[in-house]
Amino acid sequence: MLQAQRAARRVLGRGRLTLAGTNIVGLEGLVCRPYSDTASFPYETKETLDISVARSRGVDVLHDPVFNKGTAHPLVERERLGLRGLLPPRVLSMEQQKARAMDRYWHGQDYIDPSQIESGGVTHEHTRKWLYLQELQDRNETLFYRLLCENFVEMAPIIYTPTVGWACMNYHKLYRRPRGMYFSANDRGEMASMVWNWPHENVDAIVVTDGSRILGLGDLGANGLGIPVGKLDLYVGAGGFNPGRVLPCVIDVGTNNELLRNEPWYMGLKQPRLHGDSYYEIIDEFVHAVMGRWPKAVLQFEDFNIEHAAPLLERYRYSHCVFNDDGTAATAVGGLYGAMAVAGKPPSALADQKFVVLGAGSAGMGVVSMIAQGMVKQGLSPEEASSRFHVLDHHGHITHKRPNLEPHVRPFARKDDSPEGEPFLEVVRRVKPTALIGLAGAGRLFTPDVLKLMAQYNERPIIMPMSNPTSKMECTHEDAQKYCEGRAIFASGSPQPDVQLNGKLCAASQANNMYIFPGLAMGAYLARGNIVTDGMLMAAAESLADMITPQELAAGRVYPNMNKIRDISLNVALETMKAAAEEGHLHNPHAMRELSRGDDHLRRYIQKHMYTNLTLKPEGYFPCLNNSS
Ligand SMILES: NC(=O)C1=CN([C@@H]2O[C@H](COP(=O)(O)OP(=O)(O)OC[C@H]3O[C@@H](n4cnc5c(N)ncnc54)[C@H](O)[C@@H]3O)[C@@H](O)[C@H]2O)C=CC1
Ligand SMILES: CC(=O)C(=O)O
Ligand SMILES: [Mg+2]
Repeated sequence: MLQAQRAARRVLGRGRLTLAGTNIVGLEGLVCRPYSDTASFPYETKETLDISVARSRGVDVLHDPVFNKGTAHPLVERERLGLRGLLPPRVLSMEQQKARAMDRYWHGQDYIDPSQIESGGVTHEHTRKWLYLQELQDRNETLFYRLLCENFVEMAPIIYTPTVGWACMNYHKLYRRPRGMYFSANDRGEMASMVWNWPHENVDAIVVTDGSRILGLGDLGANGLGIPVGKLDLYVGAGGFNPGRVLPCVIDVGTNNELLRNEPWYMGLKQPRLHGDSYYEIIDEFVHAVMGRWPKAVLQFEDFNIEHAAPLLERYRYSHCVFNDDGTAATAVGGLYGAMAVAGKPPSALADQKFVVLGAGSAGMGVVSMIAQGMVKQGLSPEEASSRFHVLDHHGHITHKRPNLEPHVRPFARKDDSPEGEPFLEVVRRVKPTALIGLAGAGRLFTPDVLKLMAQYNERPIIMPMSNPTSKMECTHEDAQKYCEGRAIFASGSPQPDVQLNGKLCAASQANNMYIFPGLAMGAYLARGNIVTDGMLMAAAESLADMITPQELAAGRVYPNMNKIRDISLNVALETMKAAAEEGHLHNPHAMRELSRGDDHLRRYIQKHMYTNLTLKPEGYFPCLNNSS
């Protein structure tokens, strides 16, 4: 130990060293070589104990190639250097790192299963671009976000669905450098201090997943972090959040994905998922920790399995500024108003529609209940509105005869004599819906037979396969138009190309919550009301259709062109804040004053707070916001 002290003294110089006895574990800044505090390094002799003292802490250590050991930093060192939460939970040995590096050395990207790439609607071109953008983001965020803002339509499918789905499936193999924060079941009791390891003082938006339902790809455990990372890139590019003030997080409570648990380089906890009280204790601790440090931040729960998605929203929605995937409903409703306009009908025609919805999960039931709210706004009673829906899950048609119905599904379980568990095709044949919505995440369930029936019953059938990524969508645009004779009004969760059919151009739209979430989050954040209400979501939804141009409508597009995403998000934020004001949740005095002068003033106020990376100023970029804090 004396050797260690002497070596440390040499590096730090006199007067800077604070050693407590011989406890080098407690010495802040000390990075031990070899890789573990106890392991033996082949070249080490008794005479040359190889230790170094890092003058930096936290991310600075991870970004310094001399001191960085990546996933091999042992737990004591993570603690000492303020790295806890900044690295994936599983500590890899140098042997494991070596094997991983050699594999990469010999094979490059070739180890990634090509069938996985093609089946997901993701090509090698997509993955190459994802890798490049990731590398760029790691070294120059200003340039990365400038490119993203200026090429949003081109790059959104790379940083987000569908390519991000492939990236999450392979996150443990693609891993180069950490981004965001990892909280795990092993961090119980530590989270409130861990959050202080995040290097940025201000955080305005947090997106968190527990990795349990990543897109339609199921349980991807700690690999799920790729989704909050991608989502927050949209928050910045589309919604104008400052990249230095967003925080992607994963809460690793284990994974039930055995394939992943058996992967040698999987970086999450190799244990089955926690459930019940132990699960909620961890989420509670996380929420209190992040909200304790950043009380004004918006917190979005992303891609939680149905078992926890609805209960978690219910748990926090009245005390914190939170929303989750069921906010996708606003996108669906906005698109349906667009569909009414494309069909030459007024918004009130929403109340005349009949829906068959595949998927009774968090997103599906959110969508159903918000469309029903929209119908009530158009004059139907709640009972009439709920009678317009036929909802199916993997057991088939859901009726009141179904035992153990979840509370959020119950209002939409059929109360008539519809057969319980009836298959999808039979339901469509019997009900003759005007619109199909797919949120099952189970692949091509809108079969040619189903699509042909829709064409038979409707002049303009509304076909919305909203599941992600492309491999899990209920049908492709090409099939929808082919089997609906080019008459489908089409919008899908992941991007689809326009289709030429018999010389006619059939337009595809993308029904994805990226149209709503960045603007909604910005509006909710600036409102400072500490809440996201159904009214705010509905206002956001209604603002979408207003932005579609007559040309876009004539082409059959149910959403405004994504190349206007900043303007769209600005409008969504504006309407969100106005709705907050109406409900008494606009607490930001500056925004209140601007709104009292008129919509244009509030619009300018929001615009002023949106990040444009013309100057590099990560902290304090929003001077007005700091004044209003
Ligand atoms: N376009 C968008 O913006 C969004 C799309 N989604 C997509 O929606 C899908 C579902 O998400 P969640 O509702 O959160 O998942 P979830 O796991 O909560 O629900 C899935 C539902 O689909 C049902 N289901 C599964 N297989 C089925 C089958 N063969 N037939 C009928 N129903 C079946 C399940 O029973 C369950 O009710 C995912 O693919 C996700 O990517 C989710 C949020 C936003
Ligand atoms: C888009 C999205 O949030 C999802 O597929 O889960
Ligand atoms: Mg999602």
